[in-house]
Amino acid sequence: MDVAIIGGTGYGAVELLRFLHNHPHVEVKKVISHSNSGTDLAEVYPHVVDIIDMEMAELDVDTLAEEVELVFFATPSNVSKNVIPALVDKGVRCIDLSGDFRLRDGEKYQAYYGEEIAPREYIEKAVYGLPEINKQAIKQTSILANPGCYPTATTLGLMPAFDKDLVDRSSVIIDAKTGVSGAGRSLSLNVHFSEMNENFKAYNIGVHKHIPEIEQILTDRANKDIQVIFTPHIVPMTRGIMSTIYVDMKDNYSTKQLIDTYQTYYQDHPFVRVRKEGVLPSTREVYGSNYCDIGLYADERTGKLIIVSVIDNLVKGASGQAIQNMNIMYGWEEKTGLDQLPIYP
Ligand SMILES: NC(=O)C1=CN([C@@H]2O[C@H](COP(=O)(O)OP(=O)(O)OC[C@H]3O[C@@H](n4cnc5c(N)ncnc54)[C@H](OP(=O)(O)O)[C@@H]3O)[C@@H](O)[C@H]2O)C=CC1
Ligand SMILES: CC(=O)N[C@@H](CCC(=O)OP(=O)(O)O)C(=O)O
Repeated sequence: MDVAIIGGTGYGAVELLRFLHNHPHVEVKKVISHSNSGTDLAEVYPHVVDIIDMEMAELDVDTLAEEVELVFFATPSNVSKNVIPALVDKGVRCIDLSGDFRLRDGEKYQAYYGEEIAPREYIEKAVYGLPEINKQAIKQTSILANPGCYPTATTLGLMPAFDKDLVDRSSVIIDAKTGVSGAGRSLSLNVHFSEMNENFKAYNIGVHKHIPEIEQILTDRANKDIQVIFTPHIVPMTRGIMSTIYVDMKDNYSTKQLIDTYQTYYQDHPFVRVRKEGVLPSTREVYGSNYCDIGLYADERTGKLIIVSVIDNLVKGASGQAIQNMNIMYGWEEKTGLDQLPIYP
């Protein structure tokens, strides 16, 4: 199947290329770049030289619709909402790594993304692509809203406890940390080496755009309005997210009981690994892979469940999950092209 990637010089795009290179059913026919059309991909990314020989192109919706069946958007927010409707009308399926089609509430989109939401009929067509909870709907969709990185790590960590009614759903506190590649490739003072090296900072408390996304997923699952406290931090590493979640348990469960429940819940989901008692995951253990690893500790003293959930932000948090979703959309085995060990050390 022929596919295209838009946002060619960004990290999401180049990570898509890395995985799609080994995908048996897909050929990347076109890479679109608004800043570098006409430039060879290998000039921007020398690590692909003599492997991917491709000149990046300008976006032309009509040509694209004739050339490919599926388009990945690895663009900043407020870009895909202006292009996806035209592609979908021409019969092209789209997977959007940005947040444009994730929220259903137009007011919240305006508040957190600073612009009007995509047209309602396209928002209604879109499916939120977290395969571990939404596989059936993903199969059919023409607009796949790939989840944000923090919402992926966080909701996978919380879902079994929520669905099995083991916790007080109004008591969720999320303390999350990300590596700097989460901010993308464009330059900013915030992620400048000397600002970030040997530093660790909290940011966007109360205003991060993943707050409404996490709350939307949890509200859907709980069938009642859920609010969370979410504090993101940036740490001096390239890849990785760790979401540490604190929530009140409804009863005095043991760590072992909770681990058993989580392992059963995720037994048919190849990319979620629940650790055994006493073993907590680290970001290095999922580096470069599509795994989400979860560790649990039931603090019987305070009645809190502490969940540690890690992913690679560029893989399960973005491009890997996008390919997992594509595999489901086309009826291919979920792990196709993604079945590799994390890079260690
Ligand atoms: N990095 C991460 O860990 C994650 C990223 N995401 C989301 O995925 C998307 C891509 O992220 P990422 O690759 O990291 O970001 P980058 O900033 O690295 O890349 C985005 C690319 O989009 C293109 N672009 C920039 N501005 C515009 C514009 N106005 N119109 C069209 N294209 C534009 C540029 O490529 P070019 O000039 O070549 O077109 C740019 O390199 C974002 O929405 C991001 O929030 C989601 C989860 C995790
Ligand atoms: C370090 C850093 O800035 N990380 C980004 C990661 C979020 C991201 O990529 O968000 P979307 O997938 O929702 O677009 C942030 O906190 O905004």
